[in-house]
Amino acid sequence: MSFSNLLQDMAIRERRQQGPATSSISLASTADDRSTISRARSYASTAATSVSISGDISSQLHGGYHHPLARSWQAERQLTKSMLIYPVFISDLEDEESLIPSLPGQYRYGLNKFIPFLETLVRKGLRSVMLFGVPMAPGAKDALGTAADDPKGPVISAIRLIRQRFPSLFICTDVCLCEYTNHGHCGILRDDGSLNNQLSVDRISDVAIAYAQAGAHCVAPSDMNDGRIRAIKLKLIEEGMAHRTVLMSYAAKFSGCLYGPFRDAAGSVPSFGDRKCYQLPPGGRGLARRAIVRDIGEGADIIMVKPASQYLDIISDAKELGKDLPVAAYQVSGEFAMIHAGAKAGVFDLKTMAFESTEGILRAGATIVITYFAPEFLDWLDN
Ligand SMILES: NCC(=O)CCC(=O)O
Ligand SMILES: [Zn+2]
Ligand SMILES: [Zn+2]
Repeated sequence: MSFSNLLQDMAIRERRQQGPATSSISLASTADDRSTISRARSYASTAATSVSISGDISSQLHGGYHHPLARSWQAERQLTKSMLIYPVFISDLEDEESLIPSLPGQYRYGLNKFIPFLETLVRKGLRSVMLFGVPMAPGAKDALGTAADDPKGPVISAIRLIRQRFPSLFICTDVCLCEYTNHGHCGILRDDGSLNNQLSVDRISDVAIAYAQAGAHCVAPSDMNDGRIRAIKLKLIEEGMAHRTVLMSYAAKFSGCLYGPFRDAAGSVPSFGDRKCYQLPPGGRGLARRAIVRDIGEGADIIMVKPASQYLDIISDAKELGKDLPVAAYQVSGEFAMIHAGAKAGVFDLKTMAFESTEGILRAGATIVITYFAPEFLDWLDN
């Protein structure tokens, strides 16, 4: 019997108040054993006491988080301004400034209005935006989503202007066709209304290249067509832009009812059917894991999970599967609207809930948060 086993054994007996562990002595046959036992016996009363104290020691947790600073130390990671990406809606009408009713406090901006708005945020420490183009001019949409990479269209014009005016701002571009197609789906359709994957991937990778060429730092395809990450990566390499362009994959984008306000904002409600055959089914954890592994293999630089709070297990899966990649989480329009609605109904305080939801997202494994709360967080993080 080893010294530590013996000690443990004796301590247990002592605690049971069965007196000294005499029976162990009978196990000792050599002189060595006997000396071990005598050392053990003299230590036994101390050991027994320390076992009973250690029960009390481990029950004391409050001391570790009594002070606000000590509380902050309990988090593996804390929200900082550089983790935030702010999604913004850019209209093709230059002077547009219209409140999006279902997305509290968010506007569709034409470039003339957007730049002054952005200036305030950059001054407060905003580091990154995600651009969504909103073609509002009549006749702007067609079956191929031609407006998506129109050199005079909202996204490409915004990229050029932002690069000029705010050179330190990191520009992400959502790459999809749904805002630009007259049918509102995320690609090019076959006659039967299903997505033609190959044509869609060709078209979407062209759009990504056009955004990167205009100066976007990051292209983020959200269309969910199979093989688009590989196609975009190959074209970026071919065009000599792979070394300076982050490829962020909406790897695990789930279909569901949380995108409603976004579709109001971007005018991208499908004119028929839904997106259930290309976005992931909400229960499909295994499918999400396969999509994450696939997109890492196809050359994604960042994995995104979307929506965020309803899919924390997927964020944690993404962190596990893509140990060496940053994980981004998109707190989508429906999550944002829900938090606002809850606060308005007096269920909770808006700021407290905004932080709590974000803390959950970070705890699950994300280090990048795409959120409509970004402007508020810039203020809140200063206080
Ligand atoms: N590609 C972006 C979306 O599909 C929706 C995001 C949102 O609901 O905020
Ligand atoms: Zn889309
Ligand atoms: Zn989308």
